[in-house]
Amino acid sequence: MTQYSKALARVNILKGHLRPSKEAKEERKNPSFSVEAAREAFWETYPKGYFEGYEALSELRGMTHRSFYFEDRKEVAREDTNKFFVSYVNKIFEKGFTNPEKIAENIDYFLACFDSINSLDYNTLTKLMVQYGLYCKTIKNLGTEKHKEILLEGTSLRTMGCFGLTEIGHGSNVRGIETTAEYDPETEEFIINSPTDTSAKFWIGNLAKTAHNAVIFAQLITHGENKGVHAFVFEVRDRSNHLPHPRIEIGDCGDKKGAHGIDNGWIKFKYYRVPRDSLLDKFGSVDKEGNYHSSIEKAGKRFANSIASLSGGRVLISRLSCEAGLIASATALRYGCARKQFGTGDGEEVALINYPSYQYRTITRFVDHFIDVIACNRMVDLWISNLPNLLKEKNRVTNLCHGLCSNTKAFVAWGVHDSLFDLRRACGGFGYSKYSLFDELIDINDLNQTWEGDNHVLIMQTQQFLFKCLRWLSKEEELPETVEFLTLSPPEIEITKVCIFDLNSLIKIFADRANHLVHRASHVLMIDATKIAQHFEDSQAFEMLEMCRSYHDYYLITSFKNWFEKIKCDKTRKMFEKFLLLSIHKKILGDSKYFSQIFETGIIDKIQAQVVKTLKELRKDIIPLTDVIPYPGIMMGALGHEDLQVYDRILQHVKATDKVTDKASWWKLTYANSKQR
Ligand SMILES: Cc1cc2nc3c(=O)[nH]c(=O)nc-3n(C[C@H](O)[C@H](O)[C@H](O)COP(=O)(O)OP(=O)(O)OC[C@H]3O[C@@H](n4cnc5c(N)ncnc54)[C@H](O)[C@@H]3O)c2cc1C
Repeated sequence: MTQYSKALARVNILKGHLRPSKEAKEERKNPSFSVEAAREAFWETYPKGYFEGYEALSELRGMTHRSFYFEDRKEVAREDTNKFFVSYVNKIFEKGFTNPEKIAENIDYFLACFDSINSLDYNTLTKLMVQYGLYCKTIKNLGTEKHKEILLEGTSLRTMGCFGLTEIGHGSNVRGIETTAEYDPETEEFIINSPTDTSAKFWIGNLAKTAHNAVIFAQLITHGENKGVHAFVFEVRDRSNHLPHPRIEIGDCGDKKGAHGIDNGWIKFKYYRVPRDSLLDKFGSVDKEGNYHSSIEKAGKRFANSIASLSGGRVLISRLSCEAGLIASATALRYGCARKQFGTGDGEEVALINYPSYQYRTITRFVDHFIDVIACNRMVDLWISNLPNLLKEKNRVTNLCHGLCSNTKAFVAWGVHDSLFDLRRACGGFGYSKYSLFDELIDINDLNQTWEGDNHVLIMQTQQFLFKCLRWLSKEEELPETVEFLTLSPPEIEITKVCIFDLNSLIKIFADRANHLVHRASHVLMIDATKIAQHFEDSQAFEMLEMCRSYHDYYLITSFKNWFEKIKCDKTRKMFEKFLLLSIHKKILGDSKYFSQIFETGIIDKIQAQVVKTLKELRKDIIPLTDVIPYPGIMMGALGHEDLQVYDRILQHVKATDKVTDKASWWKLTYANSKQR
């Protein structure tokens, strides 16, 4: 049996519907809101063409190969894991689940397709992300007419590519990379060279075993002058034997914590010559004689344009993180309704979800991740609508997208990271079982902290954006959306009267907080003009983090309010109003250092008591609320299926594992000591 047919056989087990448990039926009786209306409103936050793609790929979503993990992941060699995922990528296209050109051309379809592939597995998704989101996207954004053919080869998957920016010695500081591309007018070639060990490209996804071609970033040198970092595209392996070309060394990055299906590799060049046309020359070109031309004068600006297209990766990662948070929290809620511990003395044990501490750990996280998804989808809309103008001069929406998606990626990935560990624990020992899927969610979200930009480094971009907004404001220029709070007069910290149920006044308080913290952080920089650089760095230990978090909180809250206010069904709208109040109350409790300065005595205690009350109310609707999210049971692992048949599903998985009841081949070892005695 091949891995693939094994996987399909397993799917049938996973898909086999158990009847809903008694608890599942009971929990779904008489919800106080309309699941249908909520679902519809949820879907409306997705891009227009998304639903079509999602539907078209429904078969793919039902075909999880996660069984591959369940049975074999620990046992297979990394080489075989890589092989499996390459063949999996091929199968998706061979079987016509999707078509490469459509993925490349239609962004809504691209998102739907990638979400569906992610529901299969994130290794497969990452392989395709590298191909389309990094390799092809860079050629498309930075290349010109002469690169059309090589782009088409990539989008049709005839050529597998990779994206080489990071080096052993340089990750976050991408402008500091050492690889050089020196132009030789004699032969009209660039000579790509790795002058030091630290200049070897490292971590490059799809490179170690798969890629034929690479986009390589290097310092462009012509007539002895360094023109800054530029991107080049060329073949790195000989297609006749799949060996690296002479003067190129390629290797594997070695064992990793996870993500074994992605063949991360390193590459080193020894004066490797590529044609002049390898330069992706939209923003800077070199003529035959070696003269450099660019319409953008400043090297910094040129570079910013070159990597502007990378913000798409942050948008996608933010979405993947929120989705992981929502799946994990819904799983813990469903598990909490099925799992009973202790009792009230009458012989009946109590479902975990009825304990207030369990409610706080799980319901508040579900609410937060639900809000994350809605806010992320707003960001996706902004990003998509700005794509045609991405590189236009003085386009402030590009600045906004860059600042916003850097911030969102960082805070969502951090928040989900904390959530996943606690939600795993909320499912006790079963949360530790592979079949709960927590392991997989934790693994990918761990990577989300680092790739496409380390979170701490990303929020420095947001800091720059917010300060830029202050400069625009000081010149009385228009600000882009989401930072309107900066136009409020900067408030001094003073006692503020607040009704803890009044959404509008609570939102005003969050706007004031963001405004105050941005001004405070910028003020730190103004203390002494001669020490600006040092102040800038000093502010990053505390002020930056607090300021960026307050912007993120404000963005989440206002995005969610704008969303639910449009829901026509009263009961459903009220339900989501409750979500927002709970989330705001939790945020206040989480930053009591700031809020206790502005609230009258007793307010924080009042909020705490109200949170317990709101949780009790939401508890009544909790299973219908998990039904709003559009992920099929199959994506939710053994603990999160909608039928709440947790024990049966766990046992099904365990029993379906190969050799589960076989006697161990090494059983005699267990008797070694008994013989000696
Ligand atoms: C699995 C995987 C796949 C990857 N795939 C690719 C790929 O396909 N192509 C590619 O080009 N790259 C890839 N990368 C590289 C990835 O983009 C980098 O790891 C990432 O940008 C961070 O760089 P770094 O690892 O060098 O960390 P560093 O930049 O060394 O950062 C280390 C720590 O220092 C902190 N730090 C850095 N600068 C500052 C500062 N100024 N102030 C305060 N703190 C700071 C960071 O916050 C971080 O916590 C991949 C990485 C991984 C792990």
